[in-house]
Amino acid sequence: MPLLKVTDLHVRYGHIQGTNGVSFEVEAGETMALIGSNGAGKSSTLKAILGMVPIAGGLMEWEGGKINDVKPYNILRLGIGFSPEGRRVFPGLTVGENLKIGGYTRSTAEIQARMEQMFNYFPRLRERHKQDAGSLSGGEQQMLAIGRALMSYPRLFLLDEPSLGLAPIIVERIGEILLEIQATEKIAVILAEQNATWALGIASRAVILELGKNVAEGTSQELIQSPKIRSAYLGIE
Ligand SMILES: Nc1ncnc2c1ncn2[C@@H]1O[C@H](COP(=O)(O)OP(=O)(O)OP(=O)(O)O)[C@@H](O)[C@H]1O
Repeated sequence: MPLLKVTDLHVRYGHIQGTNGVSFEVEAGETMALIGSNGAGKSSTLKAILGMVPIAGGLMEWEGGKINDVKPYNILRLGIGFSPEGRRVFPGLTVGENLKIGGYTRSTAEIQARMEQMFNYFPRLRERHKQDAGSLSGGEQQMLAIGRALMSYPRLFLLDEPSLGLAPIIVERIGEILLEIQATEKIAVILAEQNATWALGIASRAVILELGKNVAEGTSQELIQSPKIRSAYLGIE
């Protein structure tokens, strides 16, 4: 049984369609990329899973049980963590305080242990743990947003557009850290990204969305080798 199964998901904002039939499954421990350009429906899909937008149709299942109507705070308790597009760290709080907030469902000892793990993944955050999050660079804020989401020990991590607006060298570094996290922890990840080349280098499988629905899916290897995908998404002829 997959950890998460999404079937024919429809999200509507009044007359505007956020998604128009998205379907996929995520197995425990696997990283899946959700690839699409601006407005393809990536964020709407993640927000629907999190219970942050009402859904107009479709089915979402967590370990076989329907979660369509589960509220966001209970989604977190199921073991789903989220790092939103645009990072959204708490700018007036320190790095350490931001991380602590991410672990609020956990005991003090668990928070301490997890923070130490986050500092091992992100040594820059250790150096800056007393610094206001608002004074961090964009890349450091992205690292903090990832660390904050992982503080709750999620089994599934939803990561929305981590590469957005960051210099290529920082994006590369974040990719290395994601691969390290993947190798260390048994955590499933949905990586929503416009940067298809980068996302396919991290995820083992991907679903490509256009106008709110699936247009292609496969292993990253298959997608990288497909001439259609190469010219449309990877800019390779
Ligand atoms: N709160 C909202 N109110 C109205 N329309 C919305 C809202 N949020 C998203 N939309 C619309 O839903 C569609 C899908 O948007 P969504 O943000 O899910 O796409 P995306 O793939 O995440 O794109 P991006 O990378 O630009 O965030 C778009 O047409 C968008 O304008």
